[in-house]
Amino acid sequence: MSPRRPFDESDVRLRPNPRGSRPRTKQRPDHADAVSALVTGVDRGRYTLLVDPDGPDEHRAVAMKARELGRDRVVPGDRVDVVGDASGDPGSLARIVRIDERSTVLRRTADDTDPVERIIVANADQLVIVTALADPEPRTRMIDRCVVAGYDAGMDVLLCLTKADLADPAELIAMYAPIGVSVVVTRRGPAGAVEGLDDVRRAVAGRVSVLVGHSGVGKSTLVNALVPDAFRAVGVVNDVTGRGRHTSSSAIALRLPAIPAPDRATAPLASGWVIDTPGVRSFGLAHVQVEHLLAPFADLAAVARECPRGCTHADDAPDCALDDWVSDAPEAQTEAARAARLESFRRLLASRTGALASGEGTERDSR
Ligand SMILES: Nc1nc2c(ncn2[C@@H]2O[C@H](COP(=O)(O)OP(=O)(O)OP(=O)(O)O)[C@@H](O)[C@H]2O)c(=O)[nH]1
Ligand SMILES: [Zn+2]
Repeated sequence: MSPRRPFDESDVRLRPNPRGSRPRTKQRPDHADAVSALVTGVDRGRYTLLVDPDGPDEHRAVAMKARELGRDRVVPGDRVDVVGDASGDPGSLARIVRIDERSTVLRRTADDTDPVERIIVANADQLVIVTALADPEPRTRMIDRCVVAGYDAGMDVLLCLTKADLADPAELIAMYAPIGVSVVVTRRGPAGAVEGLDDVRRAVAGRVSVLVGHSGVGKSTLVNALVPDAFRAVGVVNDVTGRGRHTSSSAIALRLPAIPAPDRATAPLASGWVIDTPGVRSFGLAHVQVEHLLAPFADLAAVARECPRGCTHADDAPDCALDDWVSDAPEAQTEAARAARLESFRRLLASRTGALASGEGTERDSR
């Protein structure tokens, strides 16, 4: 039932675009001398790149967008082709001439200042929703909306519950585990260190994970623990505190350290990436298609094939086959389980609507 599957090297690049449209690679002048790179950050029209990622010539460089890309956005996680001076030497500036086709895109919500749902991260395969169990209180409506955004984008969803030293995670685990969301829990231990990190490390190993979470939930604490020295490595350190923290409001991709193989004799396991999204608190759901939401619920998706054409599968949908599936259950116990499952799905379905009225749809985004 869970959309999770094992990761392999080709996964991120070769997975078909779940949105089934918008191939991003357009016919462009042939740049035979182009090199490939991964976009790790964007700041005021300057793109930080990892050229030849995982290859023999891997190094950092800075680039601008070539004029020929026009208004196409380039975002962290994008695989791009660059020409010009991609040496990364001080003062060098390469040019991004092509954006590879994206396996997934995550969009932030539209808001009053910008009515467009802009892409903020590309090619991530897992959305990590960081939520504190207390201080601040968890908001399940917000979590639901993030789950919807992740599923719609074709990503697996991991819920990371922090501050379990302050409140019991049982209720939230019970709420999200049945809808295919993996859950990990962290807490502050008696000595002050964060506990539970090994579970988080395993859950993000070898994958490209986008981290989202409201201010104060402990996301920075988590990122700093997962990627020691991450912010120093990308050159963003708070001058005053010296702590790793970046103030830019756009997303930034950080490479995870490789984790040793369980037997410690073979090569370390694939490291993976986490993409932090400071200031992004809500996602554009206006474009979400019901089929994308239904897909992670394989049992429901099979039943829904019997629905009338154009069925919304919502509470008030006439003749929705999902309602029959519940009432036709052979036993009371099965009926209760099916009802709970349908209710979870409909809860997600409903969370798409009323987004802007809820007041949750504000966040900042730098171009
Ligand atoms: N009790 C408890 N406190 C924690 C835990 N994790 C983080 N904190 C504290 O929660 C506060 C917020 O943590 P941050 O990591 O700064 O949170 P953030 O989500 O990055 O929020 P911003 O820094 O505002 O973006 C800090 O005071 C942390 O020390 C935890 O597991 N338990
Ligand atoms: Zn239906």
